[in-house]
Amino acid sequence: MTTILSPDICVIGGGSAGLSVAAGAAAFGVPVVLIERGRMGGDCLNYGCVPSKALIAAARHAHAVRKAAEFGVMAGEPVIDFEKVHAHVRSVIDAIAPNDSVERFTALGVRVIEADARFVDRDTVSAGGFTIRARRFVIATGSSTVIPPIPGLSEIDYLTNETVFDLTRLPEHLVIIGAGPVGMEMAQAHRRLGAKVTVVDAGRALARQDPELTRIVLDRLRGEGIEILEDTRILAVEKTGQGLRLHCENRDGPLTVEGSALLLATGRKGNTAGLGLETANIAVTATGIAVDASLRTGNRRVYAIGDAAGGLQFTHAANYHAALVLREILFRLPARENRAIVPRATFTDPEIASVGLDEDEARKRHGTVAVLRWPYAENDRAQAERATAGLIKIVAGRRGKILGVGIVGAGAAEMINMWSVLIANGQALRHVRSAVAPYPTMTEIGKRAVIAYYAPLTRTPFVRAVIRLLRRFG
Ligand SMILES: Cc1cc2nc3c(=O)[nH]c(=O)nc-3n(C[C@H](O)[C@H](O)[C@H](O)COP(=O)(O)OP(=O)(O)OC[C@H]3O[C@@H](n4cnc5c(N)ncnc54)[C@H](O)[C@@H]3O)c2cc1C
Ligand SMILES: NC(=O)c1ccc[n+]([C@@H]2O[C@H](COP(=O)([O-])OP(=O)(O)OC[C@H]3O[C@@H](n4cnc5c(N)ncnc54)[C@H](O)[C@@H]3O)[C@@H](O)[C@H]2O)c1
Repeated sequence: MTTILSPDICVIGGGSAGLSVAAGAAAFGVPVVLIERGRMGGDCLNYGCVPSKALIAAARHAHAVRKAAEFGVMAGEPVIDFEKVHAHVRSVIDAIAPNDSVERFTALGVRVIEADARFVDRDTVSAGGFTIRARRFVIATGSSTVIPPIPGLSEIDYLTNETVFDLTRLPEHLVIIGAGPVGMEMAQAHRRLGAKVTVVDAGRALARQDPELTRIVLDRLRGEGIEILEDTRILAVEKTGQGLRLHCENRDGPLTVEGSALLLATGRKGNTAGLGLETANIAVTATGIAVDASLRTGNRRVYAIGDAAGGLQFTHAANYHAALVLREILFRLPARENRAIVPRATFTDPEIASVGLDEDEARKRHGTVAVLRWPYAENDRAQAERATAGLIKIVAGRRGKILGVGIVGAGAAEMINMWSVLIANGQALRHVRSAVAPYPTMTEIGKRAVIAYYAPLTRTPFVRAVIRLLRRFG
């Protein structure tokens, strides 16, 4: 016997995207059903942002102990108790989990079904003995690691983001395939906690970010002892007595990489299998569910958001998508995704963060642009903290309109926030010039870069003539 439910909105997936839609709809008193087959909170809480940032925090403490002598504080090599590091990561997840729990969402007024969902026709979803006929459906099923077709891989007990945070013993030598944000964040965290780490990528490391910024991060990572092999093809992988061996080739010829554990950080693909999407007339692309700019699928009743839509794969992008579809569903207001206002951040040390267009994109779209830079080394606070590696790079168009900003350096992900606000509101360099930044903070690098934009004004004959004229009045 199945129970038929007819809510206004049926959300499939209880990760960042789905939970935001459900909580938002419930706040307006709209009947909403949320279906989750695994852990509430999805990847971000259980297998992504939260455990990775908790591990990175532990690693930062280990690094700070090693670096303490530079400040005159003598500590020596830290002793890492990896079981306790693991317990710390778990306890951070446990502290946040109640916010995403079935109990909390039920109390908010959301009907939560803990089951696997699938479409049985264009307008109906079936899950755990329920038949749901909703006015609108929102698919928020997230993404999973792409498993590359490398010969021998199926014989190896490889790790992914779903298993790496379960380790209670530090791998002696962690080999990571994929030098994107996941690979690089995990590489640095494990290295700082005492593992040997080798990263292999078929292309360039951190390829989605401006190379001028990533160079600074890659120099640091290599300086900390991480081996990063770029433009290296992996031909096969085999099991060895101690772990595994990768057979690779690059421009220098064939090479092998040996390690004790293998982590795949090879990119993400939207979770679409088993959802019955063909039945519901919903198309799938190579990266996820096909959507238009308002995040609608080919079936007008159905939206796809967050990682499942295969575009921007960040928790804050998932939350942004949720707000857009709620606007359309609840208020019938048109909503269009604007990727230019969504910041991107990678939490290596130094961090890289950016928003809007990078220099290349800005030149292609706007022709002549101004590019402003200011180094951390010229910032007093960065000097005090001995965090002088990094820079801000601002790209501005006509009348100083801010088109894009990239920051590499300490606190970059926090600092990008201000620029996100400016870009989302179409603001210009003069809005930064007229603001006052507290001293001494690293945020000042932005203001200094902007002042550099106006510096040529001080040398123009007209401005100097005006000053001379005004002088005459006393
Ligand atoms: C290691 C790592 C670190 C990351 N760090 C960051 C970071 O620092 N900052 C950041 O912004 N982003 C980060 N991300 C990305 C971020 O985790 C994702 O963008 C975000 O979790 C996407 O949210 P979502 O709701 O779309 O998907 P998910 O969080 O994956 O949620 C999808 C949910 O749908 C459920 N589901 C799937 N299919 C079905 C079905 N058929 N029926 C019912 N339920 C289903 C799943 O069980 C899952 O709980 C990181 C990712 C990884 C892997
Ligand atoms: N700080 C953050 O906000 C954060 C952190 C982690 C992840 N994320 C999100 O997760 C997404 C996925 O990150 P990711 O690092 O898994 O993916 P990615 O697509 O950014 O990088 C994957 C890398 O793996 C390489 N690769 C793939 N197959 C390979 C093979 N067979 N051999 C060698 N190299 C191979 C690719 O060349 C690429 O450089 C990111 O785009 C980001 O949106 C965000």
